Amino acid sequence: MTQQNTNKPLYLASASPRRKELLEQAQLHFEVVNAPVEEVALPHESPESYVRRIAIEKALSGFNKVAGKQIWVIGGDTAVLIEGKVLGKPKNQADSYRMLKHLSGKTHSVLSAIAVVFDGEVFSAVNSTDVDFKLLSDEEIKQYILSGEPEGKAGSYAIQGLGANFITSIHGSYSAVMGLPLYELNELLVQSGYKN
Ligand SMILES: Cc1cn([C@H]2C[C@H](O)[C@@H](COP(=O)(O)OP(=O)(O)OP(=O)(O)O)O2)c(=O)[nH]c1=O
Repeated sequence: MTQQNTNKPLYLASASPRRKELLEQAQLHFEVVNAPVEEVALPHESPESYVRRIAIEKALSGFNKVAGKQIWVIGGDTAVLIEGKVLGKPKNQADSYRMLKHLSGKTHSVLSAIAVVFDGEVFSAVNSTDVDFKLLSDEEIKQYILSGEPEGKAGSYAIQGLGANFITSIHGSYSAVMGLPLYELNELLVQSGYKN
């Protein structure tokens, strides 16, 4: 059986309440470190490479901020991919409207990257999960935006909230869509020596 090493120093480099909640679900003992990074894609960077790089940068930024020895730091990044276009967090309500209109009645992928840094060494993984959306009326989109939920969420929706009303099915990982792929995280914690 896999043993959890609760005495080892573990940090989550994230301001996302969803990532904190998911780590708590995994019964990990950790501290949060706030170490934001600039989230801008490089020219010709694939969506997968982009989310992986940002997750790694977040973990490294947290690692440098804590500046400790023998510590594990987790970073994550989540983006929505539809018809070759990457949707991040909305800038405003008009942006949310555009995103939800684009997702309506279609299948998109959620790319969720996870990185673990242990003493400067980087371990990373990317989960891709397909999400099917029902056709949304303008009224539904407007009401949803008024709920405030789209704010701060990649693609302007939350699977863990009212956004679940729009999802007919998912093919992959629920935790990854919500912001942190727990299966992959567990694997990386074993690979990096946090867990046996
Ligand atoms: C698709 C989807 C995304 N999200 C959220 C998870 C992430 O918080 C956010 C994507 O933005 P991210 O840039 O990945 O993360 P963040 O800025 O919120 O937090 P940090 O960089 O400090 O770790 O979207 C949901 O909560 N539910 C969903 O269904």
